Amino acid sequence: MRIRHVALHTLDLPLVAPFTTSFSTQTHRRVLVLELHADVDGVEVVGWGECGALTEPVYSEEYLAGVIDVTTSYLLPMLFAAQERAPLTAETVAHHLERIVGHRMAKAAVEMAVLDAQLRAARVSFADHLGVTRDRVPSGVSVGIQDSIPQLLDTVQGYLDEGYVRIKLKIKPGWDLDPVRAVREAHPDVPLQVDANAAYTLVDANHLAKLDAFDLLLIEQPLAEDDLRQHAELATRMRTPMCLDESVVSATAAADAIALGAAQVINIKPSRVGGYLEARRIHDLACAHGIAVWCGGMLETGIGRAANAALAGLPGFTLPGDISASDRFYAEDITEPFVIEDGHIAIPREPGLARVPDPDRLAAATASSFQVEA
Ligand SMILES: CSCC[C@@H](NC(=O)CCC(=O)O)C(=O)O
Ligand SMILES: [Mg+2]
Repeated sequence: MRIRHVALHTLDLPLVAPFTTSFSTQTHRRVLVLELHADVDGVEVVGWGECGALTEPVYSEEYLAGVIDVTTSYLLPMLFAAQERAPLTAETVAHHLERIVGHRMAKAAVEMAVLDAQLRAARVSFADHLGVTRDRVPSGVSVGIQDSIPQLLDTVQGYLDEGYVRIKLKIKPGWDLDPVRAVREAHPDVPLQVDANAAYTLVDANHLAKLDAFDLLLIEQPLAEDDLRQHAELATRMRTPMCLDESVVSATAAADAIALGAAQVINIKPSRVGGYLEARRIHDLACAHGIAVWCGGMLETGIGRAANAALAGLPGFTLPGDISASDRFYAEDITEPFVIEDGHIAIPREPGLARVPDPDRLAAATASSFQVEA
């Protein structure tokens, strides 16, 4: 493949409702979308990538403006130079970029666009490329912190009415035992889990252990991203399986977490780990250790949602992921929307791994856009 040019579109998408976690309340999603124009064996093809980084560095250390800068200042120039030496493939992108430390979400978006272009040119779907045989995946939903427990119960009921098969509740100190108890009492049999986004410390261990009373599937990232040993200690203090999100930034980090007993379950987010190829490696590693994985979300548009649905079709993804319908967050997706049907999301089988954005919807959602020439 030879990249010709790459357009960087910053989209500003209003959320259908505020989304509150332990670290922020979002009413909009500003998201970077890459539109990569390449020549693959004489065929002009466009690949799409989406970056999971938030506007502010509050989920992880990456943030939108930083991603744009590192992508235009380093990542793309490095790939343009690499393709002068040998044809570029998705499988070599990480190697070409490894001199740049970190910046995994930025790297993931670039690799995603290259992989999408490569698969489109080969007329292969990402699901077929992965060897996924399932045609749909179960759809879980992430429920933000609400203003009151009655409002939480109404919100949860609404999602259950839409068919979601698993409920994930955001928690934080002061909003944990009571809301979880209320949802469990209202829905004794619903698959239920919580996500703290690193809001607690080991001092809270005895308090968090009270969550064991609610038969949760898992507790996600209760402690800080760097607290692998502390998560292992907390795991000995709770019956609820320990799940990591922010801590698992690579297959190496996943191996350390598993070896330390810090994770009995792993939330795989391709953006967080540097791309879909690394995500596949983490899936394979976890499977080899008997560790369940599920696919997390970063409020993706249909571009990334398509790729996540295909990834979640792999056999080790045995727990419902945060792969909700497009209208969970967006009144109108920039792509053909994903809809929940009988509690599931269909795995796309069109060529490529991204779902192509509608040009008019992309333009309407674009706050700023510029192009980088090879
Ligand atoms: C802005 S919060 C994004 C990170 C969060 N993501 C979700 O809760 C799922 C969001 C989604 O369904 O895309 C997580 O920590 O798992
Ligand atoms: Mg999480």
